[in-house]
Amino acid sequence: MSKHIASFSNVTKKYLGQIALNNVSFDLPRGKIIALVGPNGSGKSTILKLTAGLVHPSQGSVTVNGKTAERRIAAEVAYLSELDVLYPFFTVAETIKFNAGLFADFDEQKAQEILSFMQLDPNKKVRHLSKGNRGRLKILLALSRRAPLILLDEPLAGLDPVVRDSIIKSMISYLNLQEQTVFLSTHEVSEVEPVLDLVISVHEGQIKGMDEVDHIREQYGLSLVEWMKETLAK
Ligand SMILES: Nc1ncnc2c1ncn2[C@@H]1O[C@H](COP(=O)(O)OP(=O)(O)OP(=O)(O)O)[C@@H](O)[C@H]1O
Repeated sequence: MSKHIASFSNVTKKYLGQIALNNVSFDLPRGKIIALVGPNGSGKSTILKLTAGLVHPSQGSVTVNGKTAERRIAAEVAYLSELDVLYPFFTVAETIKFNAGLFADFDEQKAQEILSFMQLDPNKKVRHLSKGNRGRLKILLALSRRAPLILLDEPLAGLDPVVRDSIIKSMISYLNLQEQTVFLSTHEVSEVEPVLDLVISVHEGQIKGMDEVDHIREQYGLSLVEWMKETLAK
C-alpha cells in the first residue's frame, strides 16, 4: 500500500492558457479529514477535480493510492461535486439504488442508516426536495461509498446552519477513518474546524500553508480563520 493516499508532484494546471494551479506539490496522509481553504478562484475545485481524475495536469503528476489519477480511478474515489448533479425525476430511494448500481463499493446498509439520521423521505422525488435536503442526499451518496478517498467540493455551500450541522455530524458518525480519508474544500472554515485534522491554504494557484489543526491551535494559538488570513498575507 502506498504511504500517502494522494500526492501532487509539481502540478501546474492551465485552462485555455490561463494558470489555475502553479507548480503545486503536497502529500495527503491516510485516515485524516483534510480541508482546502482559500478565496474564490484560488484553485480548490481544480485540486479536487485533478485528484478525482476528472481533469488532467498540464504539467506534473497526481497519484491516488499509488495510481495516476485519471478517469479509471473513479471507482476508488467518491467525489461530491459542487454542482447539483442529482436526477430530478428519481425519488430519494431510486437515487440510492441507482448509485448502488453504479459503484461496487456502495454500502446500501450505511445509506439506509444515513437516510434515517438525515430524516430524508425515501419516497420524495429529488425535484421536490429543498436545497438543504438535496445537500444531505449528496453527502449521503458520498459517505455510503467504501472508497479509500472521499472528495467533497463545498459540501456546506448555500446550506442553512441546521443542515450544515447535520452534514458535519454525519461525517463524524459515518466515516471509517481506519480505511478512508476525506479531502474537502470549504469557505465555512470555523464550522468544519472541530472535525479537521489537517488544513491546506491555497491562494492564486499556490499552496500558502499546510499544517495540522491541533498544531495551529497549540503552537501558534490561532484559530483556523486567523491562520488562514496569515498564510494568505504571505
Ligand atoms: N473549466 C474552466 N475553464 C476556464 N477556467 C477555469 C475553469 N475552471 C476553473 N477555471 C479558473 O481556474 C481558477 C481556479 O478555479 P477553481 O474553481 O479551482 O477555484 P476555487 O478555489 O474552487 O473557487 P471557488 O471558491 O469560487 O469555488 C479560476 O481563475 C477559474 O476562473
